[in-house]
Amino acid sequence: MIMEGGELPWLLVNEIGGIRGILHSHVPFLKKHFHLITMKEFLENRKDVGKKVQAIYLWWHKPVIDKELLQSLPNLKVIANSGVGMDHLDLKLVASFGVKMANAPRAVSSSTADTGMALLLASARRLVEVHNISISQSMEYCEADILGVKVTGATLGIVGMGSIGYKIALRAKAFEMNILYHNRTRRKVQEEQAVGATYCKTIDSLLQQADFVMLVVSLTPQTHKLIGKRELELMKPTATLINISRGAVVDQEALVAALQSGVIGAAALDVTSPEPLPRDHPLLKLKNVIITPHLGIKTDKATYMITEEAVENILAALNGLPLPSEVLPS
Ligand SMILES: O=C(O)C(=O)CO
Repeated sequence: MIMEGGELPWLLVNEIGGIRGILHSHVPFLKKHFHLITMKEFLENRKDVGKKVQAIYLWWHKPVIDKELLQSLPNLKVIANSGVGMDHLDLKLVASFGVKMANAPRAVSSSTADTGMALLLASARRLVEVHNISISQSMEYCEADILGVKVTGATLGIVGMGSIGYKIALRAKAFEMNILYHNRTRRKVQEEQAVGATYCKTIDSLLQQADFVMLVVSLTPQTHKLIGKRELELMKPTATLINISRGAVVDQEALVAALQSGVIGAAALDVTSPEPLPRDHPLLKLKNVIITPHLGIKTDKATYMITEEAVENILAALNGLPLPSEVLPS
């Protein structure tokens, strides 16, 4: 889209390259469609630049969108997010400025489902611990040090059966797992049958039966601390909790206590609160815990697809067309 005077629309991004900056490899593609402006450049000349910005590309929650920023961007039309979760945005505030919002569900689901399965397998087969044994000088271990949990035939409970949850079920089916799920709305029977998943009306019955519980819900006021002391106590003492959703879906203090006292067997966490955890956090000291730094979708292809999806949404908004993945405040 070319604006009046032959200028490309201005797109605000956090930074390029470094931590929380959009990847260098995406820049040529973005530059085909937009004039890119970084937060640093914007802050240096807020008054002149602010009027020109029509879109923001939020890369891993940055820049932070607050009232002050929105007030300095009078021509802002759209904010595109580089993921599916929108819990870092005040949707009502953004909408009150007449700004549209979009996320990137198509790009996200497969790679995030892969992350969930990678954590499940790594935790079950104690990959981090055995890697450390393998690289230690002595290579001495007893069988108990490397004995894992059998995944084939085990019961997986998926909490949140949106597109990521469903892709996890597809993968788990290939591992011959017994699949349970809990979701606000039940999936169609054909969809359940296609992956061999059984609906649990209550989360409690899922927690009681599962060997692996995978959290895939969005963070909302309803899912905040969805898993607390009571829920952990419902789980089997041998069960593993896998969280690829958001740290705040779990009561982290209750989780530490449950892992320390053997209320549950293990945890594999791609998300924590905060991220990263402070160096002295008890979760970092437990042998039965694996932590990854919000890997989520982070694969070469998926991150690029996210940028493509963001561009599609931004161009639609700037052309007054429906956004392919618009997110509305609830
Ligand atoms: O898409 C998201 O919001 C993610 O956090 C993926 O990890």
